[in-house]
Amino acid sequence: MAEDTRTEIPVRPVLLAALRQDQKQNLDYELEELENLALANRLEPVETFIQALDRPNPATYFGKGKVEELRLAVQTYEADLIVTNDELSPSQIHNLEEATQATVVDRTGLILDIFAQRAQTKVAKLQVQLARLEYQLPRLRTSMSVSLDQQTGAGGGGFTSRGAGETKLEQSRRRLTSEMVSIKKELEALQKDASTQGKKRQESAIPTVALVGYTNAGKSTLMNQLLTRFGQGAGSDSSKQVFEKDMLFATLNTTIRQLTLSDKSRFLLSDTVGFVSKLPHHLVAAFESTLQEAANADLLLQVVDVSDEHYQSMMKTTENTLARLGIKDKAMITVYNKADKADLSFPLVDGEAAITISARDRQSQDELLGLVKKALFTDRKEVTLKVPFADSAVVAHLLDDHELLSQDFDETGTTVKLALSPDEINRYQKYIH
Ligand SMILES: Nc1nc2c(ncn2[C@@H]2O[C@H](COP(=O)(O)OP(=O)(O)OP(=O)(O)O)[C@@H](O)[C@H]2O)c(=O)[nH]1
Ligand SMILES: [Mg+2]
Repeated sequence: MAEDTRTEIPVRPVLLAALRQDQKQNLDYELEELENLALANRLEPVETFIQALDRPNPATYFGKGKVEELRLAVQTYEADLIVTNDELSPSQIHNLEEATQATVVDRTGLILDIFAQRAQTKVAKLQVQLARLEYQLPRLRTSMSVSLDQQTGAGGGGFTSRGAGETKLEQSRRRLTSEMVSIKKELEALQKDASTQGKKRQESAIPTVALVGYTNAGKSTLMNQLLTRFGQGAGSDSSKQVFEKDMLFATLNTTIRQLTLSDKSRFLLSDTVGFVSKLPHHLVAAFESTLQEAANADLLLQVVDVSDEHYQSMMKTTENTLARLGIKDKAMITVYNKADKADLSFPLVDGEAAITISARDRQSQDELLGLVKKALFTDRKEVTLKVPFADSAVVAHLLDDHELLSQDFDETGTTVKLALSPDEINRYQKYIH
């Protein structure tokens, strides 16, 4: 398989090609996304070809006329790469490559390449490699079939070590499969540690909030802003910040941090990989454990870049991706971000589950946190507890993460007013007045 040679070349002209199969399809959005994916791979789209066809041509995906146009454009632009909007079958890729004399890559291939470049942590690297191998496995035929035909034509290669009837293709398949098995093992071992941490967190009963949404929406920016103000060692330690940048898939690994608000209420906030439409299913599968943070969260914050004209399609993409991950019926606040860029007024709260903000605006952050608190701690009730001095440790413990609403003493003990959850009310029943 060709390694990442493509990514080392700074800018390379490419042709984009798409089929319009359905009038309802938002092809504009899909093509803008494809263009961004290409740019993120340092490819420069020079022309886009669209063909309206009810169903793809079984042999070459595009119809004859469009294939000819592509062939000519390959020569005109001296482009040797065609990026297709959808996944083609291995034989379609092969035939189209033959007809146009260019390499054909699809959207999935682009996404996998970007992920491969961005992966930093060991887990992310292994996850991406696994997804790439799974993607390559059924496509081996494309590059192998040529040499395979030549081989049989020449009466076989003559490798005596080769098993009876085992072709080069089968050997490659076997190599990929065994590599996949060993990556899976390594990942399982690494993730065992992570899941014990997850369990610990669940036991600690601190509610969790997960940032989700389309790539580049501003999830990491929001996380950093909140960390600076409410993270552990807030304002001092910039090394705890997560990576934010104006590019696709800046974040691949999941980061979880605890926030402690001024009223002492606490929750864990997680930032994770962003979504894109048609996120390759291999990638979703490979990142499933990373994305579990969202599945386990008590509350989702869907961050939306409201300054992008396609923001509604992006929201749909996020919803579809969550559904694919089996995440549904979860409490969610929609955070329309980048209002400054969109020239909308902010902060603007719309009910209990929607807010328009600008991530770096303090007032926006406060309003958003107000909604988060309402969603997380809505079932808390104000109660008065009378705790004898002998049990004063209980009060100290409660004051760790509860705001003291009022306090009084007499000769028998302390009387405190706090807002407690139904669970806590149960637990501390004997002190409740
Ligand atoms: N104008 C403006 N830009 C913002 C705002 N929030 C984030 N950005 C910018 O948007 C870009 C992407 O921000 P990130 O926080 O990295 O986005 P993300 O959602 O974490 O992206 P992925 O990790 O790729 O999923 C950065 O250049 C940010 O500076 C905002 O409220 N207003
Ligand atoms: Mg990010």
